[in-house]
Formats: sequence, structure tokens, C-alpha cells
Amino acid sequence: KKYQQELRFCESVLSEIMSKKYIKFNWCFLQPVDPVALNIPTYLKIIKKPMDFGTIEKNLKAGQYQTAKDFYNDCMLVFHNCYKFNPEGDEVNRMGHQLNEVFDKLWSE
Ligand SMILES: Cc1ccc(Nc2c(-c3ccc(O)cc3)nc3c(C)cccn23)cc1
Repeated sequence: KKYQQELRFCESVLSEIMSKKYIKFNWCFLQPVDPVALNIPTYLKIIKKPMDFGTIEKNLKAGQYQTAKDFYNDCMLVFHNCYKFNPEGDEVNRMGHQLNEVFDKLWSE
């Protein structure tokens, strides 16, 4: 029972964070980073565990998360990877912080 409620909460947070209303700062995080398309061959050397909200959505739907905490940890990975690769002040880094703020508010409900 409790697990089902946790799962539904994760689904609601995810659909909100991925919604079009935040397109200005979520669009870089909705699908896996493509190091070839983005011409960033060093990406996979710097980022050991790539993660994005499209992959998280797949994982959630496939029942890959045992707890809400596991879901939360993958969401944090999206943000931490972003801050590690994109220097402070860069556009994508700022987008990460903006989306992170939205996530924190939703998660604290
Ligand atoms: C030369 C260069 C510099 C920065 C970027 N960042 C970046 C990222 C990115 C997202 C998450 C992440 O952990 C790392 C990178 N996604 C993009 C997109 C979709 C378009 C343009 C830039 N993007 C790309 C190329």
C-alpha cells in the first residue's frame, strides 16, 4: 500500500518536472546526453553514470525502483552530472539549478 503511494508520488513529480511548462530549462534533461551530437567526446570520461528524466521515466514504468529514495537518487544524479560537466555560470548549468529548484519544491510537498 505504502509502496504504491510512494510510486504514485514519484510519477506525479516526474510528469510535472518533464512538463512543457518548464521547457525553457528542462529540455536538456529529458533525454540521454548525446556526446556525439553535442560534440563533447569527454562526457563519458567525466560522467561515470549518465542519467536523464526520460531514462528515469522508463525505469519507473519498468518497476526498476524499489523505493522512492532510489528514484530520488537518480533524479539527483541528473542534476549533479549537469553541475559537474557544465561550469557554474554556463547556460545549461543555470538550467539545471532552475529545474533543481522546481524539483525540490515538488519533492518537499
Ligand atoms: C560544448 C558543450 C558544452 C555544454 C553542453 N551541455 C549540454 C547538455 C548537457 C546536459 C546535461 C549534462 O550532464 C551535460 C551536458 N545538454 C545540451 C543540449 C541538449 C544542447 C546543448 C548543450 N547541452 C553541450 C556541449
